[in-house]
Amino acid sequence: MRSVLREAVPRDLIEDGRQRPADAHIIIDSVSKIYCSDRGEVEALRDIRLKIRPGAFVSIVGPSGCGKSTLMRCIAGLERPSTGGVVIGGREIDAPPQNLGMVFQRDVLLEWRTVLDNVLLLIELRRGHRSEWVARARQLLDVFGLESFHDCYPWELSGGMRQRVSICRAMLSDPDILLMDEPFAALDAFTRDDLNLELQATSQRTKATTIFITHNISEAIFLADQVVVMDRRPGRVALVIDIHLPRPRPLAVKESPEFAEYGRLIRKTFEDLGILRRGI
Ligand SMILES: Nc1ncnc2c1ncn2[C@@H]1O[C@H](COP(=O)(O)OP(=O)(O)OP(=O)(O)O)[C@@H](O)[C@H]1O
Repeated sequence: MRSVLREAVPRDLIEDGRQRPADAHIIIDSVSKIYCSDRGEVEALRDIRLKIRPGAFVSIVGPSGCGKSTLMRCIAGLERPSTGGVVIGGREIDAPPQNLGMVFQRDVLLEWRTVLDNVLLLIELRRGHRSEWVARARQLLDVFGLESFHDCYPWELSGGMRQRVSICRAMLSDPDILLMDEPFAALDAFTRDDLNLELQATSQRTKATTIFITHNISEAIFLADQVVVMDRRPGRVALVIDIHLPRPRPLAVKESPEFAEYGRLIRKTFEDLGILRRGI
């Protein structure tokens, strides 16, 4: 297995000089998770070890039920590992850290609040001063193409627009760490491509350390500095692969031989694990 720390600093960090603080450095230290329920024990994760450097964009791909969301919840401090631990910025996580934003597969917007008020929700929950955040919230919505929708309600938006609002909400306080659990799974291919481009651009600007879960191998490669391939339950890391495609990446990069080679390697790993059927 190759280390996710192999490259010292990604290219784009060098170029514009901005770097996330060591607070965004994530160590997943031998994390295992066993759920106990009335129906018995479920071993969801076994001995996961990963080191994710500040500013990295890491995609996690794996079959349904291999523990991706469980791992995400452990990193977010929403779930305690059965053994091992998650260390962020040198501190073991036992509750959600302040400097973290999350985006889920379902957008969890509040239907009775406007788009702008949804983006400002967490600031209000943290008893921050709303007025200090309104300008930034509006600016973020504009960046994500929602300039005409600040005062609309979620039910007036398409699925892609709703997910853009969720991303703006997670990014409002400029988190050091962004966790995204299959955020685009429910979207059509065109909207997904659009959001992949927007996410790439934003992530290059903010340099948040990002962990992105997806079932989609092509999306995983397109977005990531590293792709983590997981084996089925109990979830284990089967492969970590560094993606050396230059940024910014246009959608056409998916047609390049290098991109195809990364795809082949990941698919072969899944075939060797018996998760994907071998092509004929
Ligand atoms: N709270 C829970 N109690 C008991 N078992 C659970 C709980 N949460 C998850 N599991 C089990 O742990 C395993 C991993 O679930 P998890 O949701 O983390 O997988 P996943 O890879 O995210 O799946 P998917 O891709 O389908 O969303 C599954 O077998 C699931 O049934």
